[in-house]
Amino acid sequence: MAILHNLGFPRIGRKRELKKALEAYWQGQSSESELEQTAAQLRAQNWQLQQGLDWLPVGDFSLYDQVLDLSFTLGNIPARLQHLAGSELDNYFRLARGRSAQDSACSCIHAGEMTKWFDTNYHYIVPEVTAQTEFSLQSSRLLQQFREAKAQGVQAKPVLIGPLTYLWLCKAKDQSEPLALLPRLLPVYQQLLQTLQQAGAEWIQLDEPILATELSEPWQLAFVSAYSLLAEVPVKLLLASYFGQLGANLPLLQALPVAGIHLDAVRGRAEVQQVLQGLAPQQVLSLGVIDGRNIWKTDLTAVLDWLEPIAALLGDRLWLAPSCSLLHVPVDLDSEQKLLPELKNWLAFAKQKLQELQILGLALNQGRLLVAEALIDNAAAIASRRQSALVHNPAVQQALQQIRPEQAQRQSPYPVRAQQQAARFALPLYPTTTIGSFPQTTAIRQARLALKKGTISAAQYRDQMQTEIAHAVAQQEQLGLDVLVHGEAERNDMVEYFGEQLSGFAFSQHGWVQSYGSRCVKPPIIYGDISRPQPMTVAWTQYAQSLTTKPMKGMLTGPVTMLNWSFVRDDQPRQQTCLQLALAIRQEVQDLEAAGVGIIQIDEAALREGLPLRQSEWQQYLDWAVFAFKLCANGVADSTQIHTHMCYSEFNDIIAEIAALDADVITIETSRSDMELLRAFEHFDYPNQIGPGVYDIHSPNTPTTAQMVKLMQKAAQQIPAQRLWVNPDCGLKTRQWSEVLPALKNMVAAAQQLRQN
Ligand SMILES: Nc1nc2c(c(=O)[nH]1)N[C@@H](CNc1ccc(C(=O)N[C@@H](CCC(=O)N[C@@H](CCC(=O)N[C@@H](CCC(=O)O)C(=O)O)C(=O)O)C(=O)O)cc1)CN2
Ligand code: MET
Ligand SMILES: [Zn+2]
Repeated sequence: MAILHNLGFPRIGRKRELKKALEAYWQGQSSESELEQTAAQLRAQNWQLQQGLDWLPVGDFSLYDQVLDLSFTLGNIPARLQHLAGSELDNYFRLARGRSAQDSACSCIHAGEMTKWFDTNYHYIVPEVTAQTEFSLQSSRLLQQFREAKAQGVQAKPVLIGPLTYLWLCKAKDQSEPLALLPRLLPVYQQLLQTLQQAGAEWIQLDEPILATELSEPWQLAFVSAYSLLAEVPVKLLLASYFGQLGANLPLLQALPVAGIHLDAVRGRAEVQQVLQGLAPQQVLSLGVIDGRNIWKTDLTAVLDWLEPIAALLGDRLWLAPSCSLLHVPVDLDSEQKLLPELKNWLAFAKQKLQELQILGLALNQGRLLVAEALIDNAAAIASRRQSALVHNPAVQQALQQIRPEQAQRQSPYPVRAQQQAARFALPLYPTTTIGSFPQTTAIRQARLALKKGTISAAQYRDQMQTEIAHAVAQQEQLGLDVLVHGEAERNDMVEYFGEQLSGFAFSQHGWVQSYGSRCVKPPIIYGDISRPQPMTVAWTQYAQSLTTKPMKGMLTGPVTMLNWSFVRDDQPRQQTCLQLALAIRQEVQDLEAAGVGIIQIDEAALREGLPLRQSEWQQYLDWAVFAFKLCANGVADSTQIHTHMCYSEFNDIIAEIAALDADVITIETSRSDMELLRAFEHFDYPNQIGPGVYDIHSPNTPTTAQMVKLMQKAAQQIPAQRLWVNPDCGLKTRQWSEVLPALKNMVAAAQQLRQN
C-alpha cells in the first residue's frame, strides 16, 4: 500500500484571502483576532482541499514567511526588537516589514533582510545570528495548529525546516560562523520534536533542501551529528530533500538514522535506484513524483511504469508526494475560465496535482484498471501537448538558427560609449533616477479591472493611464530627479505584462503564487515558441517623453527574468526558450531606440536567482544567460545608454559575469544589507557605472538624507564617484505616494549634498 502525503500547500488562498486580510490588518482596518480568524479558516480550507491523502502537512501555513515563523519558534529574535511595546505579532511584522500595525511612520525598525528561497521566486526573511545567539523554544503556534488540525479530524504531520537548512539560511551579523551555533540549536529542536510527539505527532517532516546543494565537509559532518541527536526523540522523522539531485550528499543522506527519506523524484529521478538500494529495512522512501515547481500535467502512465516495480519492492514503505511543497504553484485550475481548452487540458495546479497523486495511489494499490478512464484521459492530454500546432512555430525556430555571436556585442567598448553618452545626456555627478515603477494605486488597479470587465473602453483606459503617467512625470520633475521613468502604471506586473503581449505565452486569471508576505505574482505560462507580434512599450514611453525635456528611460524586462519568473515549457531546454525571449525583446529595444529613446533599462532582476543550486552547474547557465541578455540589449548605437537592474544581488561570486553583460549602468539592491554588495568590488574592479540602492523600498519607512549620504560615501570608497548613481533599491510599485515622495525628496537632497563634497 503506497501512502500518500503532501509536503506543503499554498496558504495565500484561492482568492488571495490571506493577502486581503493582512493588508487590512496592517492598515488598521481589522483586528488581530480577525486576522487570526481568517488564517484559521484558510488552514481549515486547505486541509479540506487535501482530503484523500493519508498525511497532511501542518505548520506549512504562515502569516508572512515560514522561515520567519521558525525564527520565532526558536526564540531567535534580533536584539533591536526586544523590549518593544505590543504583542508578539507586532514584533513578527516589525521584523518582516519594518513596522507593525501599531507603529507610526517615525518608529523605524530595520526590517529583516529578504532573499530568495533557493531557486524559486519566493522570498524569506533571513534569520540573523551572532556568536552570542541563544535559542529558546516557543512552540505555542505550532502546537496550536497541530491541535487545530487534529480537532478537524486531520491526520497531521508537522513540517519544519530542518536545523541544518535553518543555520545555512542564517546570516551572521558579526564575523561568526552560523554552523557553530548547532550545539545550542539542537537541544531546542529536540525539545520541539518532543513537544509535538507528546501532543500526538507520529511523523514529523524536517525539510533539508540544502541537500540539493554542494555541502562542504563541516556541513556534511554536522548532518551526521545533528540527526544522531534528533533520533533520540521517540518520533518518526521524515527527512525531506527537494529542488534537485543529491549528488555527493547521497551517501550522507543514506547514513542518517531517520525513519523516512523524501526525494525529489522529478529533478532527482536518476538517483532513486541508488537510494532504494541503500534503504534500511524499516525505512520509508517518499518519492516526489509530481512536479511541485511547474504547472504541467504529469505523464501518469510513464510514472506508473516506473513506480510499479518500486511499489512491489517497498509495499507500505513507499510514500508518494509532490516533489516539494506546492507553495510554488497556484491553487486551483478549476478557477480558470479563459484559457484555451486545448492548453487548459495540459495543466495541473495544486489541487489537480493532488488529484494526480490519488490516481497514482489507486493505480498502485488497487490496480490500474480501477482508474483506467483517468489514465486514458491523462495519456490523451500528454499526447495532445506533444503534437499541438500551438506549440511549434517554424519561423521562430529559423530565427534562432540565424543568431550570430557579433549581434551580442556593442559597437565600441564602454569608455568610448561613456564619453558619447556623457555628451548626449549631460548628467550631473551622482545622477539620480528610480528603478521604474511608481505606486500602483487602487485607482490604477481598478481601472485595469474595469477594462477587463468591459465597463470602460480601451480608449478610456489609455487616457487614464496617460493621466497617471503625466502625474508620475510631474512629480519626478518637481523632485528634481535627473533621469525619469514613465512609472509603469499600465503594467500589472513586469513579467506578466510582457507575457500578455507575446505569442507562445498564456496567462491565468487567478493563478497567484506568493512572492513575499502579502505580495503575489501570476507567472505567465510559456507553452510554445515565442514571438513579438507588435511593439509593446513604445507608445507609452513616447508619450512620457513628450511631457519632459529630461531623459526618459525606456523600461523592459530581460529574457532571463522573463524565463525565471514564468512557468516554462519542459519539452525543450530552458536555454532555447531564453534565446527566443531574447530575440523578441531585442526587437523591442531596437524599436525604442528608433523612436528616440536614448536610455533603455532592461531588468534582469532574476538573473542571480536562476543560478543552479550546484555551483558546478553555474558556468553553463551563466554562459547562456549572459549571452541572452547581451543578444537582447547590445544591438544599439554607442550613444544609447543601456541600464540593467537586479534585486537581492548577492553577486560576489558572479561579478565577472555581471560585468560581462556590459550594461552601461547597473542598479542593484543593497540598502538592507548595508552595501554588503560592495564586498564584490574588493577583488574585482567593476568597469561600468553602478547605482547601489540607498532606499529600502520593501519597508514603509522613510530613509533620511543622512542615512543615504552615508551609504553612498561607503560606496564611493570602492567605486569612483564618476561612476556612481543614486537610486532606490527597486521599483516603488508597492509603496504609496505619501511614502515615496518624502523618501525621494531626501534621496535627491542626498545626491545634492554628495555633489558639494
Ligand atoms: N513576477 C514578478 N516577480 C517578482 C517581482 C515582480 O515585480 N514581478 N518582484 C520581486 C517580488 N516583488 C513583488 C513586488 C510586488 C508584487 C505585487 O505588487 N503584486 C501584486 C499583484 C500585481 C498584479 O498583477 N496586479 C494586477 C491585478 C491586481 C488585483 O489584485 N486586482 C484586483 C482588483 C483591483 C483592486 O481592487 O485593487 C482583483 O483582481 O481582484 C493589476 O495590477 O492589474 C499584489 O500582490 O497585490 C509582487 C512581487 C521578485 N519577484
Ligand atoms: N522596473 C521594475 C520596477 O521598477 C523592476 C522591478 S525588479 C523586481 O518595478
Ligand atoms: Zn528590483
